[in-house]
Amino acid sequence: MNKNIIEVENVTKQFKKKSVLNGISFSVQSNKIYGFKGPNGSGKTVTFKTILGFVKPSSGTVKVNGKYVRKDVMFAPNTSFAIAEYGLLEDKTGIENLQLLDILNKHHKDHQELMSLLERVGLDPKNTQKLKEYSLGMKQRLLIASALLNDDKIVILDEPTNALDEDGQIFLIDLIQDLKKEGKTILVSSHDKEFLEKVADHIFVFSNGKIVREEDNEE
Ligand SMILES: Nc1ncnc2c1ncn2[C@@H]1O[C@H](COP(=O)(O)OP(=O)(O)OP(=O)(O)O)[C@@H](O)[C@H]1O
Repeated sequence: MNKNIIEVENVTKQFKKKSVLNGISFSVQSNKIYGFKGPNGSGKTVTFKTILGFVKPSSGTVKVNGKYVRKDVMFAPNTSFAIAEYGLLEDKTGIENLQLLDILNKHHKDHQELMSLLERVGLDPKNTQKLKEYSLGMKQRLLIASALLNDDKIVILDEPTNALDEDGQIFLIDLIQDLKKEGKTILVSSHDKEFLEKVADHIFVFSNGKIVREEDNEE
């Protein structure tokens, strides 16, 4: 039986006097893929940051894995994310970035596990290039790898299709579907309607800080 792993109720957010979330409510069942669609500035990223606990809602509540974020816990438990602005270190290689994150997360994975993670996202684990020499698509893949480091139950991917070519998109669809098979719950935003329709079980459509429509995509 699926149960709600995330519950967002009546969330609003104002930055200074500007309203960016205008009463967002939705729930997420475990082990499904949720797409977040909508134009630039419609509130998808702020919604993700609110779920994670990085942004405090002006009103409303967010519950993740049974805990109220910003009340019971500061940050969403058992939840990983790839959001470009919480980026990686430009003057380190791919493997060095993962090693650093692993140390910060106190997991201390062995070298082989980190190398396998790079392979999983289609990067050469032996590449000695620093991030500043990476293409945007390579950076995107590394960012996605960073979200898989902790093996958390919930994975939030903000615009992961950005900078990915066609092969990259196919890889991403396969990867997200594999994550679902591993029992994870995935929240993914994209401008790319076709991509979301291919990958998501359920789509939330954002406009002006509101969810204006939901699309059920399950067969
Ligand atoms: N820290 C902040 N301070 C002020 N305004 C902000 C802040 N963060 C986001 N906003 C504003 O909130 C609105 C929603 O932004 P958000 O990043 O959630 O959009 P989005 O739907 O993810 O769009 P995009 O596809 O461009 O990423 C925008 O108008 C943005 O300028």
